[in-house]
Amino acid sequence: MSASGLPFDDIRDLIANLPSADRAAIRAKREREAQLTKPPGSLGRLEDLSEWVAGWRGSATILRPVVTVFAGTHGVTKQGVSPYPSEVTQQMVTNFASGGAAINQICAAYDLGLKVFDLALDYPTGDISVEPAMDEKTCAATIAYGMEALAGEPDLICLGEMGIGNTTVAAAIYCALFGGDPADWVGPGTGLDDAGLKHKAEVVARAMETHKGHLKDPLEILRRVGGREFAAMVGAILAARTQRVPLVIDGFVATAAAAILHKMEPSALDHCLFAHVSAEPGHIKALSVMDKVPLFALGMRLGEGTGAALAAGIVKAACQCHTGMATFDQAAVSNKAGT
Ligand SMILES: O=C(O)c1ccc[n+]([C@@H]2O[C@H](COP(=O)([O-])O)[C@@H](O)[C@H]2O)c1
Ligand SMILES: Cc1cc2nc[nH]c2cc1C
Repeated sequence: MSASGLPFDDIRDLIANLPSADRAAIRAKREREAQLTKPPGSLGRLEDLSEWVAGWRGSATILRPVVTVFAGTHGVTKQGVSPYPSEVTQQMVTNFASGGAAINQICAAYDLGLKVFDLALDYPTGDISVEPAMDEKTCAATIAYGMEALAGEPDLICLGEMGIGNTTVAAAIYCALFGGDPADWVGPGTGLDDAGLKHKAEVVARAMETHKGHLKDPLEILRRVGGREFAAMVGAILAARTQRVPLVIDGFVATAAAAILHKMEPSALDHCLFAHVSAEPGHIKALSVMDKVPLFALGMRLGEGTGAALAAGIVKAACQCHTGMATFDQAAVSNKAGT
């Protein structure tokens, strides 16, 4: 803890002292890229991806990619904001452990490790429409716990989550951070109908009213209208940065955790890639407010880190191209027309 004894101060200190990408590694990567057997720039955004990995890792090599899924339960589910009961969160964590979820199959397809962190699932956070989700100590401790995502020294992290009710919480975070009407930020989540959507917007509006006057500081927003998986994802993003590990953000929900850091210091997300734009309507809006361009849009809205894991497959292929391709000299391929 810092000298003042306030746990959030440690997080602020960390954000004030983040490392930058390695310029020399990026220069070396560009020099090799120019010699590979293809027209310059012809691998499009794949070339940006391998450069992004090289900038944080020193070379465009990925040996230990891991998907981390943070699961939390939410008091706001009492308000009837999800078509599914809160118990589904624990049930899906059990499903992850036995290999039956979508994320297990994507990890298998791309040879990605999977780690699931359940965050006190028997103790839902406070109902954000009437009270803070967490006290400061719990919030700071959960941020610290999220830093465990770095255990095992992964060299690429995909950030995902599971938590019935958490699209309401994500909408509240966006509304508090970026303003606008609650209706701009809520969406069907796991499948609400129009009446459910209207009610969800009212619940988010109530949360804004309950916490008004306390929504200037992003960490206070996280504590009041966030949830445990959001706090843990903030910790994972920060720990990845301090250890220079590139990190891929999943959908609408994971992006809300990233948005907390973006509001504090936009460059805090320089090591992050936004995998996809989710079908949840507020996601495209959040990405454009932060000026982030996602890799793809496949109409996915599952969470679990599935979009991020798919993106990791693309990142792996981009790095393999960079490290495995022959140069013009090696392959005796003419580098320019007529030579
Ligand atoms: O992140 C997304 O893009 C996303 C969009 C819709 C639903 N989800 C997932 O659905 C769950 C939350 O939905 P809900 O309707 O219970 O708020 C949670 O487990 C999320 O992972 C996730
Ligand atoms: C079954 C189910 C699986 C999920 N995975 C992520 N969010 C989910 C929500 C539900 C309801």
